[in-house]
Amino acid sequence: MAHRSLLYVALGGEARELREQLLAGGWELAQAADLAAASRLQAHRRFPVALLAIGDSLPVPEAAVEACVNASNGTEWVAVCEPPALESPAFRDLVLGYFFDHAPLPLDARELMVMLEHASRRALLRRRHETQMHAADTLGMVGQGPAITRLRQQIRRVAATDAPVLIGGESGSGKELAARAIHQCSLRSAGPFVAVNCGAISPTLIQSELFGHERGAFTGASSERRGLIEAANGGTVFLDEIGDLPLELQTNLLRFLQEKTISRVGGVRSLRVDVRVLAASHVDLAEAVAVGQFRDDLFYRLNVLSIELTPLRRRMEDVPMLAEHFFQCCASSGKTRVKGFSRQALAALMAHGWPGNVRELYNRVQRAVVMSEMRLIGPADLGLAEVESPACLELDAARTLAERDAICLTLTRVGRNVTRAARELGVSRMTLYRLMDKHSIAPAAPHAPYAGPIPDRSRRPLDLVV
Ligand SMILES: Nc1ncnc2c1ncn2[C@@H]1O[C@H](COP(=O)(O)OP(=O)(O)OP(=O)(O)O)[C@@H](O)[C@H]1O
Repeated sequence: MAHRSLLYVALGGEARELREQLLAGGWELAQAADLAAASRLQAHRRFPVALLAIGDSLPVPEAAVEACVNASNGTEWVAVCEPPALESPAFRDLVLGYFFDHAPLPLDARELMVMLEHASRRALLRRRHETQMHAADTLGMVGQGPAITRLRQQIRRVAATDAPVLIGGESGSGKELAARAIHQCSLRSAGPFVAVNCGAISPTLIQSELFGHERGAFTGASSERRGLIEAANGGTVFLDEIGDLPLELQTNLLRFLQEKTISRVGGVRSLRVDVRVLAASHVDLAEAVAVGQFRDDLFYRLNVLSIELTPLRRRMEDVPMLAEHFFQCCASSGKTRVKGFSRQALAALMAHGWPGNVRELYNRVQRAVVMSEMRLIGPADLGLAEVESPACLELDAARTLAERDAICLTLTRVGRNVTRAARELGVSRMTLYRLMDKHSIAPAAPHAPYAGPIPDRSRRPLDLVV
């Protein structure tokens, strides 16, 4: 039987029979003896479902129940209680306002299982919804600074058209992520997204990889094969490192862009394909045109719309948020005792020049999560030198760091109780939630759900995502 986790809080006497029913029903219990213990458990873990069992031997501590339920994050609460508990108007009010469902004790096992199953399904739906809404807002791109905000606007604008887009930017700065976001926001999102690293395919193979081949077209072509452009029919093809495309193939690509048809290698038929082309290059294509390495007519055709990714060193305000995001991704995908970054680590991240851009940041954080022997990641775990003081930070970055630090420290001090943290920080709960979202701080770190980074294709020439 599948194990699902459940926070189980029994007040007013241990309901042994209930516990046995839950275990027999395949629930993995995190049991709290009282509401304070339940809050502590919630600070470290996000439970989809929580069950509050109330015996008849005590008055219901309504305020404490409300605080505990309030401190949970996306948890569906279910109450089971002796009938007298529901005589209290205050408790009834709580159940109506905060609980997914309730039932009087004693309860037969089947009814309990059905109730928890429904709660679990709703929690799952809520989580999926939250993740999707977050991804839709941010286009799956982490960052809050002016550069990434402008990038999101540009992506939405170009996604509304069907013209080719040339995406520029240094290696690892997020060109493929931007291409995926354009596809996802476009009317083609239900179609395939096919990413091709032109620089990683040998010149002898690239023509048949892109355009396909007919049977017998060359030695070893024992059957006909669709190319990657055909595979993207109805969707988008992303041609990464297009500057590496041999001149002869540039001609074929230009023909495809002009006529919307392709011919397989060894074939005579023209095949009509409906594919949007996005292209990226980390070399300056205008320069490549000037030295005769890239066809000017293809360049102008591809460069109808263009987007330029800002290198990470020029948008340092996003570094803490990206680092936290990657930390959450790495920490939730394996067992780790590491809880976050030390102040020195954050200062070292802010002092680094990031020649490998966001990819380098991801790699350093991934390594640190594995290597760190402390609860907080230090500069050495990231492979970075310790910096004397963060005084060299630009003002914006320093403000971002200070704001984030204050929130993290307060949340830790108050056992991640958002209501108390908001009070101590002198802001409303809504503002605190907004700031936590801005800094990617999970209410119950470190298990918040985040979509992981896109797979690194640097060593794989082809990537077909349908
Ligand atoms: N804003 C961002 N938010 C989250 N992850 C990001 C962001 N930008 C880049 N990444 C991650 O950084 C890594 C590198 O990004 P990507 O592959 O898109 O870069 P690229 O510019 O296409 O690199 P290359 O030029 O080497 O092909 C990926 O794992 C990607 O998911």
